[in-house]
Amino acid sequence: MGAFVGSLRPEHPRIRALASLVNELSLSSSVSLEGIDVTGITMTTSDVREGDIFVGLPGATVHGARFAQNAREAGAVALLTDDAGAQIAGDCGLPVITVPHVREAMGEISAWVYRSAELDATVFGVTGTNGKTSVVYILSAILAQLGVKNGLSSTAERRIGDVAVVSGLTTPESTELHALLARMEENSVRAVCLEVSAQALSRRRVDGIDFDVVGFTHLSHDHFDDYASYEDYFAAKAELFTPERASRGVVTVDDQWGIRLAENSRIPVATLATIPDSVGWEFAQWRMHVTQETPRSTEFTLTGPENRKLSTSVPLLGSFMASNAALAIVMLVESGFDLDHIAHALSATGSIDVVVPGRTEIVSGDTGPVFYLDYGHTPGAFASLLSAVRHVTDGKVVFLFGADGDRDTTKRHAMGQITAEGADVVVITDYHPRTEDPALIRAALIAGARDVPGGAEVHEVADVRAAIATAISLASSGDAIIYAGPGHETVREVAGEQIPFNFREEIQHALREAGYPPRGERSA
Ligand SMILES: CC(=O)N[C@H]1[C@@H](OP(=O)(O)OP(=O)(O)OC[C@H]2O[C@@H](n3ccc(=O)[nH]c3=O)[C@H](O)[C@@H]2O)O[C@H](CO)[C@@H](O)[C@@H]1O[C@H](C)C(=O)N[C@@H](C)C(=O)N[C@H](CCC(=O)O)C(=O)O
Ligand SMILES: Nc1ncnc2c1ncn2[C@@H]1O[C@H](COP(=O)(O)OP(=O)(O)OP(=O)(O)O)[C@@H](O)[C@H]1O
Repeated sequence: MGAFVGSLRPEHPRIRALASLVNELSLSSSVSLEGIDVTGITMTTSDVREGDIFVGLPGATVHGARFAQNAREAGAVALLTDDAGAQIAGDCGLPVITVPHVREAMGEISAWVYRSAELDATVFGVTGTNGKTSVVYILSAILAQLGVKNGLSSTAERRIGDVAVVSGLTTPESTELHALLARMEENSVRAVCLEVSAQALSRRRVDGIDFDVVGFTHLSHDHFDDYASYEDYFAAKAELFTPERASRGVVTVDDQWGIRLAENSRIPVATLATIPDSVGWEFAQWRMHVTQETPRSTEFTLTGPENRKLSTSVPLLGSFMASNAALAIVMLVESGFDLDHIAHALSATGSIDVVVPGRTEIVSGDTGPVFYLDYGHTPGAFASLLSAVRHVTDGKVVFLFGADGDRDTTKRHAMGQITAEGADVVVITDYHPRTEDPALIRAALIAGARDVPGGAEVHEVADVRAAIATAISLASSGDAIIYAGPGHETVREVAGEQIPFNFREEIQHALREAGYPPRGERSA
């Protein structure tokens, strides 16, 4: 079944008495709540269903309580808000439950509404600058190979079996997340794999969830629009590794941040090193060696305590994907799966059967340059991607990219610089300018690229379609093209508009036009 945009809620929501919520959580309400039944909770008017609590949240642009009346008309039975929200909502016709801080209360209340404490599945959470989506998909794939029914929530989609919805945020707001967990419980899911962003921790989106095992990939430059420093960004992620949120953790200790996290964690953690001779190599309990890299797969051996070993491969390019796979395997071991049992499950195909949409995905077919579509949008992701592609490419490497508007502007110079250092040809184009002037975004990237003496040849092509065609025209058989940024995306955000733009299909079209049938198609 194809994915649609929206949220996944329980199909048969269980009724709860609103008066019990107020009693059990010691909340205060404007009127008696006797006789009012609740079946859901949401913070967005477009998502309101009959029987919902509507959460009026003070947002960055507007106070949600302003929409209380619309929510009532759509079927909401109560308003949860703060004092300011109660004033704004005025005579909205809904009983009002007030709390001092809406975000601080919303997770626990959502968990109560959807009875999340009764969830009988193992809950995995993954954080880190890059690799979260990939680890979540790999976890989900291995669990399926182990015969364990599971569900996932990632930047790309929320999925339970064949049912999927396209994600808005990487980590949903708590109202949506607890509804998703309830739907998973309804579907007898035995394991849940959740991507947890730093913003989700800072904004209390995962409150009310007891993670069984959490994993950390690494930390590098991103989101400096949200966090004042690396310290703040690290602190936000480290919060996942506390007893209030999780029982056990697995930390990749390839960088100093991982080592710090492992050393200071207040929950038991297993450590994993995936880069030989890196800072954590000697210190780690688990080590991963890459044994072979090809454009389509990476083979590796994972060695754990008592010299226990597992060798397998992941059908994705790059040693960092093997690191992600190793993290997923150690997380499974920490949750109670035996390493030999995992090895046996993977031995049927000799590989982890995973497809991660738009992460080092090869779109090209058997002729012409190899065209990789990727979601990398940080200097760190660009560096690992370039190194991985260089490793398996005899010819030249063409790197096509743009940068987000209205997001961390401080990383643009480094993005340009790293591509000019690592690629032979760089094509800079537009991406999601949002409210920014796209020419200025390109200029910042170009400035970074031009700062590299003797660096790559740089082309500026504003129009995305033209830029894809230019990148293809600059490469031939034996060469590689990396398009970093869009990954699985199917829209562009330009000046407040969401413009449909299926990047994968655009690339396929351009390859066809150049006489290179894309993957899955044959030459005429
Ligand atoms: C900074 C931030 O977290 N913003 C989130 C926040 O938006 P906001 O505070 O601006 O909300 P607002 O527009 O003022 O509206 C306030 C309230 O009124 C409600 N409302 C508003 C209008 C209306 O007609 N009806 C209605 O109900 C809104 O649903 C909201 O509850 O609440 C919105 C609803 O949940 C989120 O979509 C929005 O995320 C924005 C899109 C965002 O970009 N967030 C980023 C920073 C983020 O969280 N990113 C991370 C990391 C990604 C990564 O891994 O790289 C993520 O987890 O996605
Ligand atoms: N372990 C890793 N180390 C460095 N780079 C990585 C790693 N894993 C993935 N990447 C790069 O980062 C990109 C994004 O990967 P992925 O979507 O798995 O990360 P993410 O943390 O989920 O990011 P987002 O939350 O923005 O989706 C990949 O396309 C790849 O270029």
